[in-house]
Formats: sequence, C-alpha cells, structure tokens
Amino acid sequence: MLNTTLTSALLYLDGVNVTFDGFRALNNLSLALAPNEMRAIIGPNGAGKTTMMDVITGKTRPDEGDVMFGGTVDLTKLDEAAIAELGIGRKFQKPTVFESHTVADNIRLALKGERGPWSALFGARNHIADENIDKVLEKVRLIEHRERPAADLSHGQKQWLEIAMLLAQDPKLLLVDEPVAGMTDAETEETARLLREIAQDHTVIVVEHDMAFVRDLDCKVTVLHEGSVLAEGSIDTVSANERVIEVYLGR
Ligand SMILES: Nc1ncnc2c1ncn2[C@@H]1O[C@H](COP(=O)(O)OP(=O)(O)OP(=O)(O)O)[C@@H](O)[C@H]1O
Repeated sequence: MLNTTLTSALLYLDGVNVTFDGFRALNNLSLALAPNEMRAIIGPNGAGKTTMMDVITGKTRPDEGDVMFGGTVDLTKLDEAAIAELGIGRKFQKPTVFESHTVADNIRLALKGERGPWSALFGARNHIADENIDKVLEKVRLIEHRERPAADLSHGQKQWLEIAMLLAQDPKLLLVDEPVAGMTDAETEETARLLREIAQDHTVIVVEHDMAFVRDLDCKVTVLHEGSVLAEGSIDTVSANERVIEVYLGR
C-alpha cells in the first residue's frame, strides 16, 4: 500500500491477523478507506467480514497488524467504549429498537445509554435537542412516524431507526452489517439511497450479500476470502473477476 494512501486514510488496516484456536479468520488483511468514502464488503460465509468489523470496533484484538483511525489513533490499543467515543458506530444485522417507545424516544433512550448495546456508544453524551431528533428522523424517512411506537414500524423502518440512532451521534465512521436482509425491494432501494446520502458526510462500511443492493450503493467494493482481500474495485470489475466468480458469485 502506498504511504500517501495510508496517511490520508480515515481508517486503515495493515497486515491484520486474527487466529481462533489455530484457525486464521483474518490473514494479513490490509484495507484503506478515505474520509467520506463508502465501501461495500462482500465475500462468502466465513470470509472474515464480521471478524474485520469486530477488530475495528475493538471487540476482537488482532494477533498482529495495525488498525489506524484518523491517521494517528491505533485502535488495537483501545477498548470498545473508547473506540465508540472516537466516533465509530456499528449497526448490527438485527434491529433492536424499544418496541413500546415512540420513534423519537428510541433516539432519546439510545443517547441516554439506557439500552445495553448502545450504552458504550452513547453513554458520555446524553442530550439531544428535539430539532436534532427531527433532523435525523427526516434523513431516515421516519419524520411522520415520530410519535408512533416503534412496534408499528415495518422491519425496514426499524433498521432505519437504528441508523438514525447512530446518526444522532454524528459518527465519523459507520459500520453497517447486512442492512437489507429481510427488507422489501422498495425498502432495499430506499436504503441504498439513504446510505449514499449518509456517505456524503460520513465514512461508511457496508457488509452485504445482496448484489443488486451493492450495485445500487455505487461505491468501491472489497471482496474478502479466507481472511484476505481477494479483489477490490468497482462492482463491474469485481463481478468480472474469475476468482471472485469461483469462490463467491458463481455459487
Ligand atoms: N469467536 C470465534 N471462535 C472461533 N472461530 C471463529 C470465531 N469467530 C469467527 N470464527 C471463524 O472465523 C471465520 C470467519 O468468520 P466471520 O464471522 O468473520 O465470517 P463472515 O465473513 O462474517 O461470514 P458470514 O457471511 O457468514 O457472516 C469463520 O470460519 C468462523 O467460523
């Protein structure tokens, strides 16, 4: 990797290795993301996508390698809470909203750190003005549902609500894990538009298996295989790559 790429990167992983009981989940993984870049990560089951997200967020400590944020912060030296505080937010695959609370209150509760999975991320900053709640709800297409219980939302809308909970913190880097699994086609298309909008002023990593959605994201794609980068480039470039077809797309 070129040094200039590394120093201007918002996030870079260099030579990252993670071994579980002798099994190499990440194998000399290197990756660089520019500020305000959106990157799609694809690859077969077991390729290391989740492990890569776990390393970035401090859930898993690599055996070797650098994970640098903003050019100067070594994420491998920090715990999950400290990494969240730096402005790295993660959305897991399944939505975990408070069903009986309103959409707006879900954001308030998240910011107060009253929900287990969010407390590390939101614990230290606990106030949001109503106008900022409106701003994020407008962004995620939920403003007219502001006062409805989250239980009334569709599965896709719950995913957007969780994205809104992250956006309320204005994170520098957003990690989004399989956002469109279980969504309708219309919701999937809207989610691609939403993430493209978010990527105008955030850096975003999206792990996804839905190739039509990945195409809609219209961003650089990294293909992981056996814990390393197998291919990288536009969706057309990686889709035409014979190895990618062999290990992933052709299956
Ligand atoms: N805590 C762990 N202990 C042992 N092995 C693990 C652990 N976590 C992951 N692995 C193994 O590491 C490999 C990479 O897993 P990972 O979950 O990162 O893949 P993935 O690309 O996210 O796959 P999927 O698309 O199925 O989510 C897999 O073979 C998995 O079984």
